[in-house]
Amino acid sequence: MRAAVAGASGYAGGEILRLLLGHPEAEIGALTGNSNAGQPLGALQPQLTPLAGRTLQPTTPEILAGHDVVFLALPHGESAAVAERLGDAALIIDCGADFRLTDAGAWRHYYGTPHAGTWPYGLPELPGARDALRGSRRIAVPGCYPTAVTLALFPAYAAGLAEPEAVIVAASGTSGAGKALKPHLLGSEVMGAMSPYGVGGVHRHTPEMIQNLSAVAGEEVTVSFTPTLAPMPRGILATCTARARPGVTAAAVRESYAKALAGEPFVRLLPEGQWPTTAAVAGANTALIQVALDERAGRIVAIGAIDNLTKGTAGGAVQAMNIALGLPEELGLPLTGLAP
Ligand SMILES: NC(=O)C1=CN([C@@H]2O[C@H](COP(=O)(O)OP(=O)(O)OC[C@H]3O[C@@H](n4cnc5c(N)ncnc54)[C@H](OP(=O)(O)O)[C@@H]3O)[C@@H](O)[C@H]2O)C=CC1
Ligand SMILES: CC(=O)N[C@@H](CCC(=O)OP(=O)(O)O)C(=O)O
Repeated sequence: MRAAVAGASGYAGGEILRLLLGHPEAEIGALTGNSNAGQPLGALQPQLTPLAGRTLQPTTPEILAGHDVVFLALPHGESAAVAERLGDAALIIDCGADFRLTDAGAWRHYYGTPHAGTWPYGLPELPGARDALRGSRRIAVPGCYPTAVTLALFPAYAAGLAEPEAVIVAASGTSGAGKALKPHLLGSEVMGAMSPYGVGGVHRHTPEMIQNLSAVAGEEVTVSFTPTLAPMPRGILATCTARARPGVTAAAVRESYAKALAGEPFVRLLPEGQWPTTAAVAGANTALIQVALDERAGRIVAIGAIDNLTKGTAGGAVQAMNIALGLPEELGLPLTGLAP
């Protein structure tokens, strides 16, 4: 399986390559970028030592042609134009947002451009998702926050335990914002500080969470989402709450989570009393989940931890690729985190 990676100089592209280097069926083909085209990969992604001698090429359909799989790890709005010119021969896996949303109006509202379309959604743990991914030639990889939030909350909605309103506060490491230089990501701004951003329902991952949770609930779920930036390079910790339906017990909550997540290779419901941490999932394609019922407040509290670059992007992409190609779903994907 020969794979090309567009956006190989970026954070998501680098993580895809780290995982492909450990994937027994993968051969790494073209590596492309934009402003860094012509540079040696060793200068841009020094952690990828086996690829240090490779040169980054420009992102053109000609250079990306002739591969079995093409990963697009490009800024929003760039992948649709590239995908259009690649034809149907390759499996195209888009790590950007272009093909995630089904609602064209929601896309226009949050992204401000015409909607490019909708591809099968690469979150295999969602009910029905594996069937849609099997044999597919196109995959839309979920956003990092929606991955953490959906995995933490969907069992409550699948079991009909929660009212259709969710309140989420999530912390992300800075690599979630990409590698391009931005003043608010300078070390002196980030170190020693936690900061909220995208407050008040304006973050573009809100409609994606609504789409996922509403599909599972069978009714429209409203989402109040507040992201925060944490002084760490990787990781997302999502704290999600939803009002419990009348009569819901702690035992029923626990039982429904255990049932929904049973047999999932990458999602683990922790034993009672143990809470997810970002360190435990760093570099792993895993999500750690814990849930509790706050009986006085009448709310289900679910917490999910993922590595935004692994399960939240590149690992999720490779997991979905494995399913699409008929390979074992777990092939080449790390289950162990890098802690401490
Ligand atoms: N970072 C994360 O945690 C997650 C990222 N994603 C998605 O993955 C995609 C990549 O994100 P990330 O790696 O963080 O971003 P980066 O900014 O780190 O990397 C962007 C990459 O795209 C290339 N690029 C920039 N502009 C263009 C262009 N006009 N045409 C072709 N290539 C271009 C850059 O090349 P060069 O450096 O040569 O200019 C670079 O390789 C985004 O869509 C993002 O939303 C999804 C989930 C999580
Ligand atoms: C910390 C940080 O800035 N995170 C990014 C997460 C976006 C991401 O990576 O997901 P997409 O694929 O949808 O872009 C943000 O909030 O915009």
